[in-house]
Amino acid sequence: MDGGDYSVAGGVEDVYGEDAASMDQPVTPWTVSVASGYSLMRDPRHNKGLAFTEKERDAHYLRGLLPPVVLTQELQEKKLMHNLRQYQVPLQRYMALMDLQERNERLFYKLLVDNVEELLPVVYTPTVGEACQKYGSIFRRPQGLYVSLKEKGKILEVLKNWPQRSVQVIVVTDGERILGLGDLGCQGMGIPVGKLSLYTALGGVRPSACLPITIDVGTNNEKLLNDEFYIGLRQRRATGQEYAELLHEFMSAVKQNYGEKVLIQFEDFANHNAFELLARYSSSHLVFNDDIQGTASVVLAGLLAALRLLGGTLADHRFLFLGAGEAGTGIAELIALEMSKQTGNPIEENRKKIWLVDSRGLIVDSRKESLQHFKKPWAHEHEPVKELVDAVKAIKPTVLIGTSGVGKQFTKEVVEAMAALNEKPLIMALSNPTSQAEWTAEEAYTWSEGRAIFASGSPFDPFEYDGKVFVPGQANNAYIFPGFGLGVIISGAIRVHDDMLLAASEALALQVTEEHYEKGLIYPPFSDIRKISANIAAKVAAKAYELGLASHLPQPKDLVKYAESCMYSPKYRTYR
Ligand SMILES: NC(=O)C1=CN([C@@H]2O[C@H](COP(=O)(O)OP(=O)(O)OC[C@H]3O[C@@H](n4cnc5c(N)ncnc54)[C@H](OP(=O)(O)O)[C@@H]3O)[C@@H](O)[C@H]2O)C=CC1
Ligand SMILES: CC(=O)C(=O)O
Ligand SMILES: [Mg+2]
Repeated sequence: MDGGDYSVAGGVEDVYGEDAASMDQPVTPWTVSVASGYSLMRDPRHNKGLAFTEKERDAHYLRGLLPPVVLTQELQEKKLMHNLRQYQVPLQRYMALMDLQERNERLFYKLLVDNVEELLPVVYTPTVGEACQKYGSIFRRPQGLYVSLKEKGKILEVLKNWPQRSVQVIVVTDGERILGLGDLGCQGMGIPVGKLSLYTALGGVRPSACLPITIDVGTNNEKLLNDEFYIGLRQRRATGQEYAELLHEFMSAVKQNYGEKVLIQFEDFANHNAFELLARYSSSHLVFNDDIQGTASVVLAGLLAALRLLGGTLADHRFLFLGAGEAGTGIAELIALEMSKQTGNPIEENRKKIWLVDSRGLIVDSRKESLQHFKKPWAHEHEPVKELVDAVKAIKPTVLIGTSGVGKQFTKEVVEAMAALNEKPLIMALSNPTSQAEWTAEEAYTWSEGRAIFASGSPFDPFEYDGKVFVPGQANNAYIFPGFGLGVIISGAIRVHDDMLLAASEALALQVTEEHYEKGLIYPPFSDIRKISANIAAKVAAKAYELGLASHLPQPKDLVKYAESCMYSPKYRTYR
């Protein structure tokens, strides 16, 4: 594509010519053959329900299959939002939305795009967590692709059963660490499905390019093993060589089937496999671990934005983490890397400003021998400290970040210790879902007497304290991965590089305005997410070009406009 012409989008593969046509130009609703009549209405990619026009009803053998009325997509949206709001139980909303996705894909995405702040907590954290826990009981139609130990030796055949050929992003889990809810085995499928619906709604990657996959190697969750409605393999988890071989077959099959440029996002693997898989495949595949890298990028963005409130540079601050796993050490490492970029100091020096606490207390040098490899760089010289509150008093952090997966860990005592040390204590509770959050928005503003800068992984409602309404920001990797993935796709990047994560952080931080700061926010609202994602995509793509990792040439002149032009629009198309 010519770098200056944005009337025809071409970055994200446009198999059916939907984007190549302008909005008022008719397109053909392709399946393998032309879909018509009953099968057209039953195909979620093409179904419009009552919005099929008179002309379409004639041309596509729909007469009599629908009642006479013709609705606009806007009216359908209004009706569905009204219906959704009638449900008091979040899981009912989730089920209604999943049914819609299976029935009328464009209408589902139209709802998500137009009502992102209201519906994000339904298709994503916290409700998706409950949905995964009860996935067997609420299961109606399968979504995504299941690869289990039964398919060993046949994974390529399994991939070929997926109906779409033009896959650009895969989100894959093995279900061992679903949010902070632990091992949910095969029922973790709700996570790749939810993440990919955000790739489309928030990042504009077309639905047909998205493939959710769950790898089922068993589960160690006794409750699920004894649950008569459990949908997965009823056996304990495969480990060691058996696990590694299955994963290797999967990674090879993906490359063989979809080529080099399919982005594989690892999601909610337990840390003993997550770090290993990322290290093993990052030089041969286009891989990204959302929990390690996406989370790091979103938190760094929040910190960069917060510096405007806190003062100083990143290197002037001291950081303490509760939780030293994927999220904690991933964030810590990206902060240290950014400090190095800013100061020129070696990364080892910067790491000394960052401390982590795990389930055994502060990570210190005397524990080094027994630490998992990803914790070792954080074992600084200090006497052992068991309790978080004592670690706060000893380390005197300016920033406290919760990545433990355990709720209610930031007690009043901990918060008061932070507030005694800092005029504006920055305290993030990243753990999901809401039940696992280290503290709540109400606790944050009350215990700190309105001084804390608060952000959380799952959403909290605004809270009024002392006459002022504080709007809690959501520090969730959902800000990053959709735009990051779009940037990778539009540039045709062949590998993920840490500098691309830094570029994403910078792009997100730049979207925070004075108006947001005044409300207590260090992230922009999700209602602007498509614009935010386009900016992230542009910066990520620009970095990929700069690093020589981009294969989509020539580089478009205006990458923001180009990213926007590549985004999927959920508006109905007219059928000829
Ligand atoms: N907001 C967001 O965007 C994201 C949020 N998360 C959330 O972060 C949480 C952690 O995820 P992840 O890092 O992948 O999980 P990991 O299992 O990799 O790490 C959890 C860490 O927390 C520590 N820990 C557990 N219990 C305690 C405790 N009582 N006191 C102190 N430390 C404790 C563990 O210690 P030990 O090593 O000793 O076992 C471990 O170091 C989850 O709830 C997840 O939902 C994750 C990614 C993104
Ligand atoms: C948000 C996310 O990726 C997690 O909690 O695992
Ligand atoms: Mg995750």
